[in-house]
Amino acid sequence: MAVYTHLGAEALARLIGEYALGELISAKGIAEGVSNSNWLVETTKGRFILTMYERRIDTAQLPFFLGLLDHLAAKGCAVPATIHDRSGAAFRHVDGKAVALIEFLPGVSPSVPTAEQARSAGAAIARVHLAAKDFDGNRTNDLAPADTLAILEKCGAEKLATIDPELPAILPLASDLVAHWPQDLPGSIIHSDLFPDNVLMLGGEVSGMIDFYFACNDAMAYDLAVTHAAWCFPEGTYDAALGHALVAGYESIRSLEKTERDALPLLARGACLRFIASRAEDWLDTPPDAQVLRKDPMEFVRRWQFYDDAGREAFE
Ligand SMILES: Nc1ncnc2c1ncn2[C@@H]1O[C@H](COP(=O)(O)OP(=O)(O)OP(=O)(O)O)[C@@H](O)[C@H]1O
Ligand SMILES: N[C@@H](CCO)C(=O)O
Repeated sequence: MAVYTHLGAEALARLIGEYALGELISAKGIAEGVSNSNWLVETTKGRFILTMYERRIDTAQLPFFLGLLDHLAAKGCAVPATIHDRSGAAFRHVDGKAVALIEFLPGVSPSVPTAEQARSAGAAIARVHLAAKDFDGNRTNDLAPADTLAILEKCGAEKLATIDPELPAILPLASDLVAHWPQDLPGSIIHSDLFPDNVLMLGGEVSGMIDFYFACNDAMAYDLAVTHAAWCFPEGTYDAALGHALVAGYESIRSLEKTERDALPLLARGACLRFIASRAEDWLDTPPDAQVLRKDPMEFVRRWQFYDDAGREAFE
């Protein structure tokens, strides 16, 4: 259920007519994804992804997100470039909602990644970090630890306990993490949500990274920590071969500084906190009978505990 808006054949053909993409052949709604409506569009010039921005994304930030895709694609990163309309615009409006067309990239997202795939993902995100350094857009991370702590405090211990009685115990730990959060690690633009479902793979190699809608200026090592927390627990428990491959892949493109290595366990707990908070907030906002799958914040409470226990060993 990820096509929220019905777009009739005539409206679609009119929209495609605004681009130099030939004639519309077909358009199929894409079921995956929860934030936006997406269609796979085929025209006489090829295949494209049409996204209609439904919620969460402030359209004032679209020039940043779409400009970033163009910048990274031009530098050879595996990301879809934006298709601009005949007037040069990267996005348009249909019935008051912003829409954008991006390149269709081949590949499928792994549900249980292999070490080879993790290595390729590590290298791909390092390439993004290097390529984004001279991108001239800026966006503050609005899900940094202090923000995510504020989200959890707003939910309140009582409501958090309705999700799981153990969940409120994260509150004092989160306050402590915020107090010790490093401020001076080397930065760039980071993806900050590179879960396996945001990576397309052809065999063992990354063919595309998508969903840059949380991209922001922040520490590069934090992005590696996010990716580590998102990739390396395929069955809920830590898979050291994946972790090793991911970090080795990253360092095949960009070496980590000592301060970054030392910070990784803390950064990984910060990554867990971000997903605990957004999942808890979504959980409390989503009625149990809604058709949208609620993601369990406790998965990331357990990962937090793992990083706390394992320390640097998780990144060797
Ligand atoms: N450029 C692309 N090339 C090929 N397939 C794509 C591309 N962009 C998106 N897709 C497909 O569309 C699906 C939904 O896209 P996406 O994950 O961006 O949805 P969303 O609702 O915007 O995001 P989310 O649910 O992660 O918040 C993806 O799982 C992927 O299969
Ligand atoms: N990828 C995130 C959702 C987007 O923030 C999660 O799995 O919780």
